[in-house]
Amino acid sequence: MEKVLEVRDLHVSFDTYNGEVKAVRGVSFDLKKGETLAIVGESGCGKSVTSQTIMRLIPNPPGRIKQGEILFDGKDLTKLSEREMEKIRGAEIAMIFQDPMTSLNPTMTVGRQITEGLMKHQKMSKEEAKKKAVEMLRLVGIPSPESRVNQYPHQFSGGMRQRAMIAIALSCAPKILIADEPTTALDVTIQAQIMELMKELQEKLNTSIILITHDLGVVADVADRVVVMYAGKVVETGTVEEIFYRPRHPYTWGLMASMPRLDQKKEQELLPIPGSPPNLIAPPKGCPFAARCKHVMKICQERMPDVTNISSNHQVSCWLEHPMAPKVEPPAQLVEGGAK
Ligand SMILES: Nc1ncnc2c1ncn2[C@@H]1O[C@H](COP(=O)(O)OP(=O)(O)OP(=O)(O)O)[C@@H](O)[C@H]1O
Repeated sequence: MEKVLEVRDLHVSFDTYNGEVKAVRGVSFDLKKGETLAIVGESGCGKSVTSQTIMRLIPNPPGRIKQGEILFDGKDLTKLSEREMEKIRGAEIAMIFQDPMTSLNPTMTVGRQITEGLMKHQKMSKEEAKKKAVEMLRLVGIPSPESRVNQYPHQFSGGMRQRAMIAIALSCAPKILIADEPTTALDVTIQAQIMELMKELQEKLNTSIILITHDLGVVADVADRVVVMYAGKVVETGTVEEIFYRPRHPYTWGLMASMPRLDQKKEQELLPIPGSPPNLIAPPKGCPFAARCKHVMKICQERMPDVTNISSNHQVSCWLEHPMAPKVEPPAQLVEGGAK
């Protein structure tokens, strides 16, 4: 599949009073045409800095691209002038954020925020752009788009604002949409609708999406491939199936282990292991995976001192019971008595 973006050995740092913060340390991945690539990893691992660097939104100073290339359409985005970036931002690469109010202009009607982009980037006439704005609002499921187009963002509900932001982002048919936690601030039911909408629009418009999220359920639902980041680095890249069912890196195992459990009650029944550090918790009484679970604990303690706590390791085992889990055995090293 054709690559639309290549990030190569990207290093981004911030100068702070306490010294240099190396937020992104040698990140490489590519994005293929029409795919959804999820970037996952714990808070502070560098997901947002990576995406903002692609858009060249990192405040400089204190931020700096120290090394690396971001190849898009035959150009290295790290080398472009601000003027050249302005032509790409919004038109060819668009971004949506967790809080629409950070990207919607509160002083402009939603319609005008769409028409401005269309007139600037696609050289549409005002009339054409107005028609397209109504069409875009209809496409993202905003009721009565003919009147809503003249309203300001504060007159929209949270879910509608998110839809409006998607409409603005997609109105110029960008090649790439970067979505940074686009649904985190929304109710669960609206979250699902928005993700479904993005997927539908992606199929219609053949946009490639970089999706930054903490929600592994969303990743499983909509992503094609996943980049797992830890402490500013990519630790593993693979298809959803590979990452969820056959993770290779111990950190990915830990992350998968953090998936919400089906049976939250079990969580409450977890007991401290006598003599263990306070954050270590035993598997619940009668857990059919207890033996394997102990082994998982041991492996994880050895390999993932940073992310280990028995509660989440227990979830590795319980995860195998999850409907999304593979109908295969876990890797040999995680099976009782298996190879280490
Ligand atoms: N403007 C800034 N000045 C100094 N440090 C920064 C700045 N922006 C980000 N950082 C640091 O860069 C690192 C990566 O931050 P980033 O926002 O990319 O994390 P993240 O993985 O997106 O986290 P989250 O999931 O919580 O949004 C963090 O250590 C953060 O404190």
